Amino acid sequence: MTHEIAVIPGDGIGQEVTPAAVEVLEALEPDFEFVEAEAGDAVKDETGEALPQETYDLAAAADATLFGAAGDTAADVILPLREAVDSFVNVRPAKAYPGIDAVRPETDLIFLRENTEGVYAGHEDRLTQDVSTLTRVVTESASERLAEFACDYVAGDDHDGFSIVHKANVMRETDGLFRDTVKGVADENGVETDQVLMDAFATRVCLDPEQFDVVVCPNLAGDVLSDLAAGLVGGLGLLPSANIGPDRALFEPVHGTAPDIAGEGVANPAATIISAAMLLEYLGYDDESDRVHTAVEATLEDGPRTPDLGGDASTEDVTAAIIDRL
Ligand SMILES: NC(=O)c1ccc[n+]([C@@H]2O[C@H](COP(=O)([O-])OP(=O)(O)OC[C@H]3O[C@@H](n4cnc5c(N)ncnc54)[C@H](O)[C@@H]3O)[C@@H](O)[C@H]2O)c1
Ligand SMILES: CC(C)[C@H](C(=O)O)[C@@H](O)C(=O)O
Repeated sequence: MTHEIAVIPGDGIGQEVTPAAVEVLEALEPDFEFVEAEAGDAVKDETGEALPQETYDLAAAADATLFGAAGDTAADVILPLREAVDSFVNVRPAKAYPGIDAVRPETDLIFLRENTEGVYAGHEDRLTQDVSTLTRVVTESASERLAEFACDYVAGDDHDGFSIVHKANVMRETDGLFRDTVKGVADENGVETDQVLMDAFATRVCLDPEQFDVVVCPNLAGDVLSDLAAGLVGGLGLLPSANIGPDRALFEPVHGTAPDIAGEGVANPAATIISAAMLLEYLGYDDESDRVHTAVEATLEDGPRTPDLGGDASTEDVTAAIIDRL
């Protein structure tokens, strides 16, 4: 069966790491038909629109989408694209790899980030010269949907339960609803949970990441804490993600366009290639997915490595080494 894969490289290093991941997928020969589309700063400069309707429609219809990164227009591109696939959860593994100089080599975390609301669905206003406001939206239905996913997630693998990270001591209504709803669903499913305030989580995960495994959190907390975890494992070049909807999904590295290195051909393709491995698993290509994970891990351990990981290899060298090891 042919699967249509939308490929949206975007801007900056998105143009370098997305083709690298497509090369890896092509080398495995699943029955994929790749359809490329534009989004981001460059297309906005040309056409006035950061996310052309045809790109949105392509992602909404494709079996899966691979996205790179967008620059200043990132929020105008990736938030609607996540909506296009109705992705209610953003799965963000943050794992340290053998051979990589990580601040916390024992880190092995999975963030399950609420992907539809919180401040991201909020309405911002500038009321006066002095005063601006933002409404934060948390619903029982979105919290329930995330919690049900989290319960299935921990049931399907070697996990004891999950941590609920929140700030309900201050955001009593919104994060209170989030915490209570997620906990209620977990209790109904017999899944163990613990609860951690997000500020305390930030410290505890830096000091001892092994205390945590699967972390369920509101949208903005998931954004910030997954970047923090990237810092523990060796940088943003290593963090993949999967935006999962009921019957569509979008895969992207956690990082942005990296303007400081864009165009130099030295971006680390690992985050996007691991995102492609998640795409393979999502579409049922479990063996191919495992082969990609194994090849990436061997390449991270034995090299070649890009400069962010202390090496001097190019994106192309690393991609070729991963493909050789498939
Ligand atoms: N999903 C997205 O499209 C997305 C996500 C985050 C940021 N952004 C956008 O990207 C632009 C730059 O943002 P930023 O600098 O805060 O974050 P960034 O992730 O682009 O870069 C942060 C740092 O990490 C490094 N880095 C990131 N990915 C790397 C990789 N694959 N290999 C090697 N080094 C890598 C960069 O060189 C930089 O030093 C902004 O315009 C922002 O809006 C987009
Ligand atoms: C660019 C931005 C809209 C995005 C987010 O906040 O979700 C980014 O930080 C991410 O983590 O993918």
